[in-house]
Amino acid sequence: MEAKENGASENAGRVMDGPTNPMVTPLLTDLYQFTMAYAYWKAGKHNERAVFDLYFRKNPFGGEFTVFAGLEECIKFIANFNLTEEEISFICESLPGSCEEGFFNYLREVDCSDVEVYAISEGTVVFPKVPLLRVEGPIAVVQLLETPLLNLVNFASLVATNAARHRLVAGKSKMLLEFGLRRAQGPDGAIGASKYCYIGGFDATSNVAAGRLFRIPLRGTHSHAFVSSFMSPDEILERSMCSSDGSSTCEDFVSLVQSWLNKIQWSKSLSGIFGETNQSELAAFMSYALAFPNNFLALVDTYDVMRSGVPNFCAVALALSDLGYKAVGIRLDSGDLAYLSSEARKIFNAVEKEFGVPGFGKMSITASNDLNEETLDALNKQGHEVDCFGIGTYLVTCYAQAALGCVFKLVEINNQPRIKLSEDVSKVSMPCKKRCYRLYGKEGYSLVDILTGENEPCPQVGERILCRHPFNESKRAYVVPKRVEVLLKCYWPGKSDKVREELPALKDIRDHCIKQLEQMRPDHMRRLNPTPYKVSVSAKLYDFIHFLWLNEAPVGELQ
Ligand SMILES: Nc1ncnc2c1ncn2[C@@H]1O[C@H](COP(=O)(O)OP(=O)(O)OP(=O)(O)O)[C@@H](O)[C@H]1O
Ligand SMILES: O=P(O)(O)OC[C@H]1O[C@H](OP(=O)(O)OP(=O)(O)O)[C@H](O)[C@@H]1O
Ligand SMILES: O=C(O)c1cccnc1
Ligand SMILES: [Mg+2]
Repeated sequence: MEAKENGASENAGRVMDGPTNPMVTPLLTDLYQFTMAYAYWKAGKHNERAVFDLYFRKNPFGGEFTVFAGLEECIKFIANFNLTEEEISFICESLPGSCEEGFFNYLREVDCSDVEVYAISEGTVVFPKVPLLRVEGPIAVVQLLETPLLNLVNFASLVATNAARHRLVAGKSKMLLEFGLRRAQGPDGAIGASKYCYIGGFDATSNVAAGRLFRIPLRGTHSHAFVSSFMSPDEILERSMCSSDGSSTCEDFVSLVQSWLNKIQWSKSLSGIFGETNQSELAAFMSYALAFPNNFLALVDTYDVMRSGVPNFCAVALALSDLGYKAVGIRLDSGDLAYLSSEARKIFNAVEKEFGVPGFGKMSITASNDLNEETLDALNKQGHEVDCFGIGTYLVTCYAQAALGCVFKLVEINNQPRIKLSEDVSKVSMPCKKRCYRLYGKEGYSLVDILTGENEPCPQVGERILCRHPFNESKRAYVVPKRVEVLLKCYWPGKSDKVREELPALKDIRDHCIKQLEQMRPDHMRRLNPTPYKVSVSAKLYDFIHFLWLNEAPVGELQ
């Protein structure tokens, strides 16, 4: 059944949902796309078949890899691309009065039924110059798609890469929570960040809307306001708590907690760590435990982590344990997170030993507070006992780099290759409709990406392939691949008879991304001076690029 649904004809009549954000419409583009569309139409060129590549030139965050994200939203946009009457009248108002009515009639008919989109799977690790999307179709239509496609890919890939980088530093075993909603660049920045941080390897988000939209797991603790809103345990009126198996009821949970606090205070192994703890904090913890006996997690840094927060937490957790519940743990949101997490762990271990509560030492410790790659790295170097990191501002705003800088360049029109020259060699575009492959070596790692002309044969396993640096004549290498992966797949077949790739579920994109990151050679992924990954062209494409370059570049005259 599923295989059948992959067929292009079966897909043809099916309606695909639109993009997540209803603001993503054909008008979410730059004015010049419409003025160019008009000029193409006026010149009778609008239906000429054009091929554009969407790619970036440099990996972000000083790294040597990028996670490609945003494809699902691009395809949903393309699938639903057409202009409403109201949108057409707005374009009419916005273009010069001299524009002919025929153009607006043309816009009424415009959709993406004759557009083909080839793309790398979402969540794949990608590199500069390799087309992430290749969009083919009538030039006027594809031109209108440029800005929205760039908009949908740029931030998505940037923030997914940022998340992946945080995951790499934190390590596989840590829980990573995205807490950025309040600090993100507006609602779309926040929703996008939640979606793409999940793809990049975060485990959950605090963003409830993203949880509903994408089924991302939701997690959360409580804030300082909750702790400081309580004045004293006397405020707690409803004090009874049923045991976890329902067999008995503790009529006064508050007294039970107080008695545990006394025991901790006078225990030999913990003696002297604290005197009087803050009673309003204790009241807050008890209230939270009464509300969520199975999910008790306390923010312990409102007053004093070691003299108040941690002992108060232990007293409540021990009382819960008496009733058969297992507390979750603590959150630290200020101070030296390496030191405080290690000290808290010592107390948990001491409590486990002293009171014979199995598992108490393994209580979860969450840390938050302006965390980023650097602070995670510093914590690792110092040694810490944090199990879970809650990360907001630096993650979702991509504080370390504001944009990825993807571009959309014309590479062919009417089967004629086009090139964009630049003084800066890294900005010269790669002409032609291309095919892209990833070649894997005997160790299982990917060695190189190679771009070939559309009509060249696919590289074969075991074949010796010359891979050339696109612009540096002396840089080349032979590769005998153990595995060859086709990178560009058909995600929107247009009028071709190609089979359309299904859009995978978000969880599958995330799994794909995590697997990709694990399979990369470690020296490409390290934080300090990572090795650049090689992106090459075939010998034929190399010769053709350089022929075209010489052909298009005027020869200077020296006076
Ligand atoms: N052991 C550590 N090594 C390196 N950086 C750390 C460590 N512990 C915490 N940090 C980081 O140091 C910064 C401390 O922030 P800041 O100076 O604002 O103090 P604070 O702990 O928030 O204090 P307060 O809440 O009392 O203002 C945060 O960015 C935090 O992530
Ligand atoms: O630090 P971030 O990585 O951005 O993560 C989110 C922050 O949001 C919350 O703080 P809140 O807004 O309550 O204010 P605060 O900065 O005073 O803790 C939380 O306690 C984190 O500190
Ligand atoms: O649940 C939390 O602890 C949380 C959520 C958002 C921001 N800061 C903390
Ligand atoms: Mg903070």
